[in-house]
Amino acid sequence: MKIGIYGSSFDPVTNVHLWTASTVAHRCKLDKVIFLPCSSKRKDKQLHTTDEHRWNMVNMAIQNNALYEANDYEMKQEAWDVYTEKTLAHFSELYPDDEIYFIMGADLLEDIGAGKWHNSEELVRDNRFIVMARNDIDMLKVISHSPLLRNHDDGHTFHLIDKGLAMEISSSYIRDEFAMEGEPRYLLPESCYQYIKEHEIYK
Ligand SMILES: Nc1ncnc2c1ncn2[C@@H]1O[C@H](COP(=O)(O)OP(=O)(O)OP(=O)(O)O)[C@@H](O)[C@H]1O
Ligand SMILES: O=C(O)c1ccc[n+]([C@@H]2O[C@H](COP(=O)([O-])O)[C@@H](O)[C@H]2O)c1
Repeated sequence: MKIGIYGSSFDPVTNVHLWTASTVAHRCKLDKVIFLPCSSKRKDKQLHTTDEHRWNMVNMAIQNNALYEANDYEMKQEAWDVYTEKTLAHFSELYPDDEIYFIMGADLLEDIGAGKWHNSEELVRDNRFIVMARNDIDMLKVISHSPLLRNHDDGHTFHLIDKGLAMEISSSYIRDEFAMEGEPRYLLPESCYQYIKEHEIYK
């Protein structure tokens, strides 16, 4: 089985998360996409709503797609030192006979290449990544300019995907629209839009 793990704060989940996941699943013939909301205990990112709300929204968003599932492994970690290398080691143990890919945008490839992630050497050495084009970033250049990425570019480690359409809806844009009493209705699933209104999130 081929499994993609899509890690994000999902603060909130957007239609672009859903669309990119389905594009990747279709092109890479994935059997499953696991939506993995990150821990609110992360030190490098300030989240804007509770774990419970993010978790509920992700579950509502993925309801009608049989390939999609949500996993609360990172959210449930007690310690604040949750990082992707450890998470992927956990999933590799959980699915020893399957191929696991971490799905991410090209902005994150730049960060990994710059050695900004925990245990980045082990992360790149032991895992495979599906990288989606974003913000006109030249992914081949990012790889060739980073010793870490270049030395693991063996034809299996990085699967680069050009989405074919630069759709740049971001969670922060949606939060800002809610905060400014704008109308981001069709940028995220209707159920999530109504949930945010009802619970007065991102005000
Ligand atoms: N439009 C997009 N194109 C390609 N990748 C994307 C896009 N939106 C999000 N991603 C990827 O999804 C993952 C989760 O990103 P995240 O949800 O934090 O993005 P975001 O929408 O930019 O959030 P925020 O606006 O809160 O920073 C990352 O790997 C990111 O690169
Ligand atoms: O492992 C790390 O050091 C690390 C550093 C930054 C981001 N990540 C992961 O990358 C994913 C997307 O992060 P973000 O900041 O774009 O929401 C999410 O799953 C994070 O846990 C992981």
